[in-house]
Amino acid sequence: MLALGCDHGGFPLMAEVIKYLDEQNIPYKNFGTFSEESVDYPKFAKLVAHGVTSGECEQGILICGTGIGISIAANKIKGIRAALCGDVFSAKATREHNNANILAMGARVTGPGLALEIVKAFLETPFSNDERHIRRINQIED
Ligand SMILES: O=C(CO)[C@H](O)[C@H](O)COP(=O)(O)O
Repeated sequence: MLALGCDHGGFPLMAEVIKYLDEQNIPYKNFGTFSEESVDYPKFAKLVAHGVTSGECEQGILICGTGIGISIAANKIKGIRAALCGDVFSAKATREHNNANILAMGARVTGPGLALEIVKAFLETPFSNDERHIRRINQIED
């Protein structure tokens, strides 16, 4: 199960992501927001982060205008490794190296075509389980 969250700036791109997830039959829980009415992104970062750290959801996707604020907020929650990605290489690398559990994107930065490629890469790439990467992730946790 995927946890989804966005603010008003991220809402249009989240609609595209949801369309893609539906087409692919990928299950998700949508924590909102549900319109382009102005909201504060930390609330949605927190909801999605807790969705992941509680174990209810394995991974999350967060979208705001830039992807920056919402990823900063999510990374305040212990156990969250939110990666702001604007390219496919980073999406794959952050799964392989950082075992990122939340993908963040900026709807005012990344177009929908590229964003869906990023989502696909993030969801399909497993963690490498390499000892050096585990060691570094443990250092982050500490
Ligand atoms: O990108 C963001 C945070 O990093 C927000 O989506 C952005 O700041 C919202 O801006 P506004 O209230 O002017 O629509």
